[in-house]
Amino acid sequence: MSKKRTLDGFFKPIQSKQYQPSTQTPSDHRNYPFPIPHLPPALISELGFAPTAEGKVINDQPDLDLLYFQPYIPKEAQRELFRFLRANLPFYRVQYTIKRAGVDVLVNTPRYTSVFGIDPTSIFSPDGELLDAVSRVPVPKDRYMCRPRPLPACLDFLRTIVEGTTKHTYNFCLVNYYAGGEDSIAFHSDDERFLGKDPAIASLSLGARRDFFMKRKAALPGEESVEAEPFNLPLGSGDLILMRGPTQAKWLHSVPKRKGGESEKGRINITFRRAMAKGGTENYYQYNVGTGRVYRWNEEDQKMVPWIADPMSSPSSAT
Ligand SMILES: O=C(O)CCC(=O)C(=O)O
Ligand SMILES: [Fe+2]
Repeated sequence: MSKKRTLDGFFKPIQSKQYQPSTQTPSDHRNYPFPIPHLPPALISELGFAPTAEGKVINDQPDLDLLYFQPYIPKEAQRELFRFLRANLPFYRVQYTIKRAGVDVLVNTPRYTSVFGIDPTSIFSPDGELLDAVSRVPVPKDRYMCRPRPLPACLDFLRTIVEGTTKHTYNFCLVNYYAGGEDSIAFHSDDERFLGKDPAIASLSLGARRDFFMKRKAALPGEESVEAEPFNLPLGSGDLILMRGPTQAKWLHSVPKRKGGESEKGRINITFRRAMAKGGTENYYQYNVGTGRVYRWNEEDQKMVPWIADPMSSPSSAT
């Protein structure tokens, strides 16, 4: 039998030569606006009990394959984890332009977003420098237009437990914060080419319960239309849903706007994904970090406020 080297194996980084977020000191990196602390030890031990229950397979409709943990995060940890992540992660309110009928239209992303991770063509060195995954030399300045950054320890820990449960591996962590019922995500599928065929996407919800609608994509011209019922999974704090198999290719999902009620308490959604190519890095940073200002949760005002760098603290030399 010939020893076939898969593309994945080729890019597989050598564990010991890579950036490992410290669990002792706050995670820091030149592309973080501020250091991000690690989860408190008590919370880490509570999270050790995840998943709280067995996942329920939802595959009773054509090309739908979900694994639903309701909840995944133990009750005692849900609130603290939500508050910790809301308080300690940098968020963005991304604007971008799209062409509609030949005209540039400005789009305001209707929620706070953030992203961490890198595609497998590059790795972070132990001190946070971006290296080519194969040659191990620093990547040319023009490889990325964006400024990639590694997962901080708090998100890397969640990635590890979610990987253990879902049996898939992830190299990106996207974070959404829905501050209230006006914040939303429109119907879409996460089916970009850089994710490869039938990507597995693990989605963890914390905070306010929000409706998560799913509906089958319309048949393409020439394609036979398939009967499928749209449905709603009202995702509560601590719930984990794994979308896998043909789900992204054939179904759309959304979190619609809502009036008042629980939505106003805020909701965090974290998705873990595996991008296979450089285009994934570019796309994720463009749409989840962008070029605008940074926001950080203000406990006193109970809202996200533009973050202003402390002029007394020199630019972080640690990575
Ligand atoms: O907030 C959610 O539950 C869904 C988020 C989502 O679909 C996405 O980030 O692609
Ligand atoms: Fe999505």
